[in-house]
Amino acid sequence: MTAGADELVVGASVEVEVGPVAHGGHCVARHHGQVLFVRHTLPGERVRAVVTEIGPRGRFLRADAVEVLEAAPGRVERPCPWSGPGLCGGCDWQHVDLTAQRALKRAVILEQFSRLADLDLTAHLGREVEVEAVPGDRDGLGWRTRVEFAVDQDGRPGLRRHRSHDIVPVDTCLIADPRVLGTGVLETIHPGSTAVDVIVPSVGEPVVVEVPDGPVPVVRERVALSALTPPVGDLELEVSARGFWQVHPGAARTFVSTVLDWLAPQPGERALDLYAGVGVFAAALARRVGPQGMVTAIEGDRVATEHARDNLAASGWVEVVRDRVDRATRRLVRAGSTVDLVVLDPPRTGAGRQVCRDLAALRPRAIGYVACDPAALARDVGYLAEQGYTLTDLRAFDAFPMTHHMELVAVLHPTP
Ligand SMILES: C[S@@+](CC[C@H](N)C(=O)[O-])C[C@H]1O[C@@H](n2cnc3c(N)ncnc32)[C@H](O)[C@@H]1O
Repeated sequence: MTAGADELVVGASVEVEVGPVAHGGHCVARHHGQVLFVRHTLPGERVRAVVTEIGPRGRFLRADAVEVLEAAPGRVERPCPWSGPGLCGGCDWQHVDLTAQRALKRAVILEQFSRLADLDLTAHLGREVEVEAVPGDRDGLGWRTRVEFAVDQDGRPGLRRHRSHDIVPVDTCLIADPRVLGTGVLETIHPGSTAVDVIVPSVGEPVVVEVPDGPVPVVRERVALSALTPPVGDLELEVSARGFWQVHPGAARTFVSTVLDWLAPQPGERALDLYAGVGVFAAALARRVGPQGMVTAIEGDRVATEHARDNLAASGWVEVVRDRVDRATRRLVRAGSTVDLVVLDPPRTGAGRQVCRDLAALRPRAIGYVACDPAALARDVGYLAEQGYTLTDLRAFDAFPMTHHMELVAVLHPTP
């Protein structure tokens, strides 16, 4: 179907010049005043795009580039046969070389900070922000230590189409750690399973969990910090096989060591670890502040809290609180508490205005913020700026190569 000049409908095909990258794994194009978010393309390309979805109130359209008329530098052959228009939705940038992928992520970060924190990040930090490879990453493939395969009605394992519940049966996943496929998960699915999770922990053997009925074991993860931060040493933590853990094998130690470097916790200090999961930041902070200090880890999930309690049991100066962060921080402020340091690692939605206000009221000398969404981080940096805290450093990591996702670590200090 070829579209008329004005009304584009789902299935319409148009030729467009592709503009800048936008947050979410697509680029912006315009057609007779309408905004299209086009996947599978690059800024500067000319493509034929097919409309896949009309956004709310028709304010924008989503589209897939199905034919490249003029390619931009950085375009490569997709290494994965399951990636592309209408196929697996797991990766956004398989058609882009790694250096160009990181440049796209950098552009997204700069744009989000400009829009949501009113901050020219380059001018503010006095340097360019680069999106760094996570140490140990080789070619952006084979890094994913946790994969959830869906199972279709015929019992075939696969991955979801973009923005869809449809399942694309696959025979490989190139971003998965090769040990994921080594479990034989794509060949043997038990009848009745709706999904199957494969977890490759850093300690012990890979684990396969059939959803909904398979047992969910506990796995162990080692965070090798000794070479990076000698006073901390390696951490080893238990985590439910389906619980939260950073999926790139180099990620946890990179983020923990970055936070420790910036916060420089001192013996005797009091620290908060918010959205603590199974307590990886709390464990590192506990070793630095020592028994004269105090660490409070706050986590909402029951299972994660139980694991955090086990992981931190040997450090009597750590308290693990199961609660929502907004409620727990409100309580601390009402009690007139103060702390020396805060680490927060919220989910994609970020911390929000009230939590940021309460963090500032606790008067920490530094805040370490670990974020998986540059938009939420930028917004919260804006809220913290209103409360007298300034962004003093930021690093961005390509913890999810081939996808549009990334991880950022930021540090804020009281505004002088
Ligand atoms: C991105 S994970 C970080 C976990 C941990 N810091 C780590 O690095 O392994 C976010 C955690 O926040 C928890 N969480 C989400 N919303 C929460 C809330 N409102 N209050 C408390 N915990 C929350 C989730 O259960 C999850 O464990």
